[in-house]
Amino acid sequence: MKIALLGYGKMGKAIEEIAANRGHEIVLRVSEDIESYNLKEIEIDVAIDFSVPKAAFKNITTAFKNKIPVVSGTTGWLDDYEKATEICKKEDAAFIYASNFSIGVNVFFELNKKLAQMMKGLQDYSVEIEEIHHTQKLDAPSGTAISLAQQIISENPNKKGWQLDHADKDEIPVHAKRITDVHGTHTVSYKSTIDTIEIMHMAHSRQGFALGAVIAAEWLKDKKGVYTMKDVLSSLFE
Ligand SMILES: NC(=O)c1ccc[n+]([C@@H]2O[C@H](COP(=O)([O-])OP(=O)(O)OC[C@H]3O[C@@H](n4cnc5c(N)ncnc54)[C@H](O)[C@@H]3O)[C@@H](O)[C@H]2O)c1
Ligand SMILES: O=C(O)C1=N[C@H](C(=O)O)CCC1
Repeated sequence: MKIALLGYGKMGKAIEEIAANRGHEIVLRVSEDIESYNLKEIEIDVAIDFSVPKAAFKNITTAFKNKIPVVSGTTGWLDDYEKATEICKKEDAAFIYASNFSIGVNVFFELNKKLAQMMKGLQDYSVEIEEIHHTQKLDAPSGTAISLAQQIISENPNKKGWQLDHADKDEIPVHAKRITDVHGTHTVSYKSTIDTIEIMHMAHSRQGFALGAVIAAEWLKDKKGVYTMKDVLSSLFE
């Protein structure tokens, strides 16, 4: 598979290594605006976007206009997600966005939904989310923490939204900490005066995110339409 890397930072480099080990070829490494490249002159099977919030929408939709399927893991640009999916469908292209491509985190997402279902009637417990990442991270809270909050909100009618740190009773407080060299730790806690229930996922490296993104690219390559990581992993969760 011929891969274009939209963003060639920490994740772009981790993906390059895993893609090479799985027999794929990196044909383009983009570190600036995509308009500097003539995509029509390069044979590309799939683009993998791990860049910066301000670049993601333009780079992804330019790839769609060139009929290139896109796997995107960039966080912090999701106000434009619906617009991106409309352009994908209009251009008959293919797209998967995930706030977290790690298979472990996608299992954790399923646990989070199940726990939220079980806890929604237990009014003595208050729920909160904590995420910890490295100090170079541009966005807060993490895309993964936002996904966790949205999953709880869709299971629990008493929760209407989330807020960084200070939340009203009908919102979920999300705490974002930045500590050198932390790859990504997410904890969902339910606390009462009697006890605390916690689920936690800790990434030990970027390898899980990169492997998940390459697996998603292999799955998406010959498809059309808009998908999620749950579609990619559906056989795992049956
Ligand atoms: N979904 C996931 O599983 C997952 C996992 C890890 C990181 N992320 C997200 O991926 C993104 C990248 O993370 P990172 O750790 O590699 O960051 P990074 O800062 O190491 O790399 C970002 C790269 O984007 C490049 N860039 C800047 N402007 C650009 C433009 N206009 N077009 C293309 N590239 C441009 C920069 O040169 C840099 O190399 C972040 O948003 C992060 O939150 C997601
Ligand atoms: O290193 C990052 O930046 C990460 N970002 C994603 C997020 O915002 O959830 C996934 C974890 C690593």
